Amino acid sequence: MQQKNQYPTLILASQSPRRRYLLEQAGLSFSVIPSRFDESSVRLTDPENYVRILAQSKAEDIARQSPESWVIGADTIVLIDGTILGKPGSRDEAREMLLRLSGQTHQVHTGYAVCRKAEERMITDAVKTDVLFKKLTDEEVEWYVHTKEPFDKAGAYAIQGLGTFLVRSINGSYTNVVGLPVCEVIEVLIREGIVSRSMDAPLS
Ligand SMILES: Cc1cn([C@H]2C[C@H](O)[C@@H](COP(=O)(O)OP(=O)(O)OP(=O)(O)O)O2)c(=O)[nH]c1=O
Repeated sequence: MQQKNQYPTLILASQSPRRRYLLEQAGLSFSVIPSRFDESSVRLTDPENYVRILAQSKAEDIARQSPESWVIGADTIVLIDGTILGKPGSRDEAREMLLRLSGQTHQVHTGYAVCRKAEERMITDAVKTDVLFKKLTDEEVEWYVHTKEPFDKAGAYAIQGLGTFLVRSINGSYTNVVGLPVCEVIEVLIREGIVSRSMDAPLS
C-alpha cells in the first residue's frame, strides 16, 4: 500500500508567538516551523515591497522542505517619516524608538505570503495600519523599557501587551499591527480552498 505523505496541510513559518496566537484564535489548525531565512540579505526597497519579499522568502524557505503543504510567512515593520524601526538591540535603542514615536502617527506594514511549492503557487500582499501614539513622559518610556516588552517587537512596542497604553488610536487592521492581518490571510486561505467557513465543514 502506498504510504500517505506526512506533510502537514498548513504551516506557519514563524517564530512569533503572536502570529501563532492570532491564527489559533481564528480557529485554524496548523503546524509551526520557524524559518531561518536571513532577513539582512534583503535590500530595502519601498516598505510594501520589502515586507512582501521578506514574507515570501520566509514562506519559501519552509515550503522547500515541505512542498505539499501550504505555508504562511509574514514580516512586520514600523515606519516613521520614511525610517524603518526594527527590533531594538538595547535599552537605549528602545528608548530612542519610543521617544521618536511619541505623539506621532506612524505606519505598521505587514507583508504576508501564502504558498504551495508543489504547484508553484504564491500569493503575497501587504497591509498598512496607521497608529497614533500618545505623547509619552520620560517616566512612561523608562517604565515601559524596564518591562522588557519592547525587545522582540518591531518599533519597540506591543499593542497587544503592556504597550496598549501607548496607543491613542489606530486606523486600519489591529491584527496587522500585532503581526498578521488575519482577515486578509483567511480570505486567501478560503479562496485557495485551504480552509472553509461554511456550515457543512468542520471547524478550521
Ligand atoms: C508593532 C508590533 C510588532 N510586534 C511584533 C510582531 C513580530 O513578531 C515582530 C516583528 O518581527 P518580524 O521580523 O516580522 O517577525 P519575527 O522575527 O518575530 O518572527 P518570524 O520572522 O519568525 O516570523 O514584532 C508585536 O508583537 N506587536 C506590535 O504592536
